[in-house]
Amino acid sequence: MAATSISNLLSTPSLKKSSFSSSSSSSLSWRISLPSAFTAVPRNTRRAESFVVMAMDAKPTVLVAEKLGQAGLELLKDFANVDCSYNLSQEELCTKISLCDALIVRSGTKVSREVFESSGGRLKVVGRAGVGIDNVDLSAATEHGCLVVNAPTANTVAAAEHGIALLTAMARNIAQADASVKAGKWLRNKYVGVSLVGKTLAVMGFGKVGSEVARRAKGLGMHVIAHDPYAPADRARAIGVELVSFDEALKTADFISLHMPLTPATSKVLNDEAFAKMKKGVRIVNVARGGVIDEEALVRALNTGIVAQAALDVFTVEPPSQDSPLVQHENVTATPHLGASTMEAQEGVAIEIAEAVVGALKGELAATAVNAPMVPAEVLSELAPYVVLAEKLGRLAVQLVAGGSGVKSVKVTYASARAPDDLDTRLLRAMITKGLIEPISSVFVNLVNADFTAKQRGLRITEERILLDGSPENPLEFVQVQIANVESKFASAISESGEIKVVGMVKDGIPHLTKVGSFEVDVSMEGSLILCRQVD
Ligand SMILES: NC(=O)C1=CN([C@@H]2O[C@H](COP(=O)(O)OP(=O)(O)OC[C@H]3O[C@@H](n4cnc5c(N)ncnc54)[C@H](O)[C@@H]3O)[C@@H](O)[C@H]2O)C=CC1
Ligand SMILES: O=C(O)C(=O)COP(=O)(O)O
Repeated sequence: MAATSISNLLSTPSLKKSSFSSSSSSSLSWRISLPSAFTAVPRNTRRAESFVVMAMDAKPTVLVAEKLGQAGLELLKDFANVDCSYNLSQEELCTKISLCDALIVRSGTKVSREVFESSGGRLKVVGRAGVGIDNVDLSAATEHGCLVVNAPTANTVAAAEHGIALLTAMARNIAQADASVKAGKWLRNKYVGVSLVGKTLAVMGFGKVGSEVARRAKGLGMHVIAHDPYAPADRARAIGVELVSFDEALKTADFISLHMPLTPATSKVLNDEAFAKMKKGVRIVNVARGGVIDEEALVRALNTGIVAQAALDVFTVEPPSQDSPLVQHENVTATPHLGASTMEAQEGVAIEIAEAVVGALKGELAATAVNAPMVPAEVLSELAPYVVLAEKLGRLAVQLVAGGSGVKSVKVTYASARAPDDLDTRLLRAMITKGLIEPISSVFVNLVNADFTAKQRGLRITEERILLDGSPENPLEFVQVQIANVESKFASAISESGEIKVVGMVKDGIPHLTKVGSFEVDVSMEGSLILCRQVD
């Protein structure tokens, strides 16, 4: 798991210690608070309460809301208080969540906006012990600065194997024949199946699961095509799979296997219009999400024989109602969302998610973050001192602002000898945003919600690069933060072009302030700082 510890990137209010302070100002001197990377004030009662909870009990609390493998639970218990409470109603979840720093779920728990709102800012991370994150309200998570991580790899093979199991079982009527034998019947003519060899399988969604299904289906002698607008052609070529358009896939397939995520774009992609384009007698497997199929349209297509059979592991509403015409259809084979349910996959998923959640609670950036930029560990560690500098420059700049015109437009300039695509500035921008917003508002800002919060406050942050000559040994030479159209409490901070301007650089791993307005300075940005103008 690639993760590096730069704790303030993901800090949320309940882990913060108090340190921000403002003091009276004059036009000549102004005391600036430059908190360390870990500090800021709990600013409202709710946050103050959660701060107290953390202070009394340093161990974070993780709520595990669905069954998780033992190895994952052990990992969590080494670091946190673990509350395993299954089958909670939404109301119970909302009540419990205000006492939890992390929540771990599978596909059976809806992590709605209400859950984030009920957490009172304490919830720092939601871990999805699996792939699909359609049961988590990602916008709400982001707005609340709550990191969402998933476990994207450990159940790939299990899901692919279940897809193949459904494909073969469907083609040979295994489930129906088994039920009839158990009912005392011996219907050898009724359950004549169809062969797979030489048939065309269309894999819809050629990601991790889709490509493993394709690989296995080729081993069964099938001709495999795939539709995925975002899949790299060389990956398909390497497996011997042809990438085709959506319509082409529908038109030519004898079997269709669904492996795309449920998103607004994939919701009900198999609808009446799509079924009308399919070969009569097509067979469909779905181990992705029920919502990618219009289930009423599928029943119609089964009744008219366009679709000969369907094998479904997932449903729009889970569990589906007992009298669902889809589940009860004689040509449908159904399993209760078992794609990821092998001993091996569940153990792997539990470890993968426990590591990601513990890492996030320690302030690390997990490689499996779903709603925050994923930055490689080596880049993170190289940028670490610049991340601290960025936040401090933002804090300094905004504390110099006076007057009623507000902070609306901020320009950040990065001077570097690195090629533009060799310097990831997302972390720096997020930390400058944190520095700019936290001292003047009651919201907390972290890497997850920085862009959202800036946008919501109407703060426009533009970035500019100055490409320097010379050896690109350090990622950055200097960073400049410029606030436009404002007056300053410290008149000397206004540059010749009329903006508040502060510049900083990293020297021997320590952030330094090197320019205020048009004045060159060289001050280590540690502890408190008093700016005063002096006639020498
Ligand atoms: N039944 C079960 O227990 C399990 C179900 N799943 C489901 O399977 C899905 C796929 O899982 P992975 O392969 O691990 O994810 P993945 O992210 O590796 O692959 C998804 C693929 O779908 C493609 N895609 C996105 N929009 C598409 C569209 N409109 N048309 C065609 N392709 C599109 C993406 O480009 C990507 O290549 C998950 O999102 C999850 O919902 C995954 C594991 C277990
Ligand atoms: O990983 C996924 O997307 C799955 O659908 C598996 O769901 P589950 O964790 O078994 O509820």
